[in-house]
Amino acid sequence: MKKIGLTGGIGSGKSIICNILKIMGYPVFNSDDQAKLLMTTNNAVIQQIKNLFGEEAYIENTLNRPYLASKVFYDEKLKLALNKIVHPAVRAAFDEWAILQKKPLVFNEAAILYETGAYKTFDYTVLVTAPEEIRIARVTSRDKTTIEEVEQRMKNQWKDEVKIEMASYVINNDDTTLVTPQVIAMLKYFESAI
Ligand SMILES: CC(C)(COP(=O)(O)OP(=O)(O)OC[C@H]1O[C@@H](n2cnc3c(N)ncnc32)[C@H](O)[C@@H]1O)[C@@H](O)C(=O)NCCC(=O)NCCS
Ligand SMILES: Nc1ncnc2c1ncn2[C@@H]1O[C@H](COP(=O)(O)OP(=O)(O)OP(=O)(O)O)[C@@H](O)[C@H]1O
Repeated sequence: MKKIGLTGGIGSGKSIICNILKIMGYPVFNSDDQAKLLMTTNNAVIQQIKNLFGEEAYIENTLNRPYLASKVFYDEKLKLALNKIVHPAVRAAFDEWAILQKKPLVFNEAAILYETGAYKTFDYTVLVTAPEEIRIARVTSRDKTTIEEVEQRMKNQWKDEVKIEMASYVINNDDTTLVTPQVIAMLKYFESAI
């Protein structure tokens, strides 16, 4: 089995590509969803987050996401400390999940992969790209968020130019090229490499 990390900056279209993969029958693990789950269900993770951010990190057992966002995306040290709590637990969950999969290719969707060094633990990586102005427009129309908030998150992620050099395969989701044929070509590429 080959493990493929699928990443891309905020609003690049990772979820859309992963939905296509799922419809085609490929197993996809969503690291972001798993992080959200662990941050409200795993007692060791919850305690470490409270130690780092104080009791305000949770409101009635629900993660205080705006509070955490207002801290981690403006403070590199806090972001790294949060990543250090959450990412190993997410990775352990992925490894347990991957063991149960029967297909030769499995995907792990993650917003950050190169930035954390986690890309080294995958057989291949796929990068979804789109120009920053398109990504900002997508996210501000999808979420209740401001241009400044999206830009702040982008500052916490590497630029596409850097990540392209590190990717095994790049999918361009800039609204001018159809993505499904690119997904099919990507699968062919990896399947022929097995
Ligand atoms: C700080 C938190 C609570 C803010 O929650 P919020 O609901 O506002 O944002 P959400 O989780 O939906 O993330 C939106 C986007 O922000 C970006 N982002 C999230 N976490 C990170 C991070 N650690 N580093 C860089 N960018 C990030 C991604 O592009 C992501 O798609 C949340 O992002 C979080 O828990 N982050 C740490 C866990 C993590 O690293 N998740 C992403 C990959 S596993
Ligand atoms: N090619 C496209 N054409 C039009 N809309 C698109 C396209 N790709 C993505 N979108 C829209 O842009 C938004 C962002 O896409 P998506 O949620 O897949 O990105 P993501 O990389 O998973 O983002 P995030 O990191 O914020 O979770 C969504 O509302 C999606 O429907």
